[in-house]
Amino acid sequence: MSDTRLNGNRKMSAPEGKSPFLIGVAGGTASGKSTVCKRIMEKLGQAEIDNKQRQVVCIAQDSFYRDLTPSEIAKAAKGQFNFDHPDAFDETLMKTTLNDILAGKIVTIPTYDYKNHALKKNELLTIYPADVVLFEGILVFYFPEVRKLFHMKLFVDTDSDTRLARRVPRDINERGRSLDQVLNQYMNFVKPAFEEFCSPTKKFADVIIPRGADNHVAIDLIVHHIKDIVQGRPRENGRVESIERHYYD
Ligand SMILES: Nc1ncnc2c1ncn2[C@@H]1O[C@H](COP(=O)(O)OP(=O)(O)O)[C@@H](O)[C@H]1O
Ligand SMILES: Nc1ccn([C@@H]2O[C@H](COP(=O)(O)O)[C@@H](O)[C@H]2O)c(=O)n1
Repeated sequence: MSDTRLNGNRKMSAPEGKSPFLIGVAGGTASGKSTVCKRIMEKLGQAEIDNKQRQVVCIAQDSFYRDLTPSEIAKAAKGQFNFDHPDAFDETLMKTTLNDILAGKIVTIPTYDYKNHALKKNELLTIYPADVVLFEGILVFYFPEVRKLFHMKLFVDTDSDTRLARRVPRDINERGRSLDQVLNQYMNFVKPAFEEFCSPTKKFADVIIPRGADNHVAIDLIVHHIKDIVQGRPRENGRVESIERHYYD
């Protein structure tokens, strides 16, 4: 018997070639993008599911920071490199990877090491074909060629005082920074780049989520919409693809 819920016990991963519903999640630093994605995954019953079996997966734009030159590494160590500027990212790799994901290919992406300002190229995350892929980051709507790939665009809109108040303890406790480093980086790079590059991309969003993960009503509405869309998506061959096809009791 099939299971019409998104949280059924999946016994097969999605077939290769299957194109996922791609959702972009943008917003300023520490606005709650990852937390919103986590809530969406939990509400879709995906939090406890093994990576290979997941129907909904989340990728961070931080995995697409470009390699730094030796002089940039020295700057980064002194808090003088601008990680909030679009040039800090590898746009081509981002585009190729998302296109591969949309083509239903299995892709591998590195995770990011904030303490060393570098990708962990020996710690690769394998992304298997899924029904829904969330791509979150400060500048996911900045690059037009990336932006046009999304089926749905969400912007997490949390006020800047709250974001700074969250970023300070997070960067000190999880990203190996001192208070001075966090505040200097914020004033010199993070805040100006947010105003110049991130905030203007809010206009591209289909849904703006004020207060981030605290906004249960918005998250519930988005989750319902995702379920509706994924369960009734027409496929290339004209069939209606139902998520339940991939599930067994
Ligand atoms: N609604 C919330 N209430 C309290 N703390 C939150 C909330 N949302 C996120 N946080 C905390 O703020 C920090 C940044 O959240 P995160 O989701 O990682 O933001 P982003 O992905 O936008 O950088 C984390 O330490 C997280 O636990
Ligand atoms: N080596 C790095 C790389 C990035 N950052 C900061 O991370 C922020 C983006 O991540 P969020 O989870 O906050 O969205 C961005 O504002 C960069 O300043 C960093 O500090 N060091």
